[in-house]
Amino acid sequence: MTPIISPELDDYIAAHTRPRPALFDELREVTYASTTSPQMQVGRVEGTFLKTLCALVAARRVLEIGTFTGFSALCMAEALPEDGELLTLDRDPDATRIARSFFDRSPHGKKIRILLGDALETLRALPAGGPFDLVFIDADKERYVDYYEAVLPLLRTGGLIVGDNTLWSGNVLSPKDPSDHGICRFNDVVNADPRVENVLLSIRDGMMLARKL
Ligand SMILES: C[S@@+](CC[C@H](N)C(=O)[O-])C[C@H]1O[C@@H](n2cnc3c(N)ncnc32)[C@H](O)[C@@H]1O
Repeated sequence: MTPIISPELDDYIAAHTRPRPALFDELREVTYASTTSPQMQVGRVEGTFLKTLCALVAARRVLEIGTFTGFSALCMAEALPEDGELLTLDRDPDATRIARSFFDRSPHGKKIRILLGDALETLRALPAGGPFDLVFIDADKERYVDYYEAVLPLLRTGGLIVGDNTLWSGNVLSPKDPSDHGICRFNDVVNADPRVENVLLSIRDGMMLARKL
């Protein structure tokens, strides 16, 4: 991932963001030691921002598409009440095994349920429950619009959809491959959608926030 801002400013931002508990350093180390694309992990600044967003919308139910090794899920779970619930979807049994092992060591892990399988299929068969307060989309970029359309009806009014990697290392300016086009399509669809109010933020690799009206 090409940094959007200078490494020096990135360090400054990290130094002025509340540190994560030590368990997250370990999760980072394990992810870098045992997966082939560890940079997929959101990292501690974005993770802390996601936690803040969950707190701001007083989230009780959160849906995540793209668990990987669980960093973002565990950050968001911290903001949920004791009886809150976070459903997280992924098709990778190895990455989610790591995620589960860290959830089991956190006081917030019991709020998290991993649903293993193709995310669109899982979405179509989601167990009944109340509407979601926040949905974090962070899986295959080609299908962001499909995920968006599938989750918007499941979101409460005033709830947030957060799309990750929405600057896609700057590739949105000259899209070439299917992932580039998937992100561009997502940004265009959200930006033209009268059902939401949106803002595209240059945090890390870009975050699109869409609040349901
Ligand atoms: C960018 S990573 C998620 C990072 C995670 N949010 C974190 O902070 O650690 C994307 C994840 O989406 C999953 N994924 C990609 N396509 C998928 C699909 N069609 N169905 C389910 N999961 C998928 C991958 O297995 C991968 O673990």
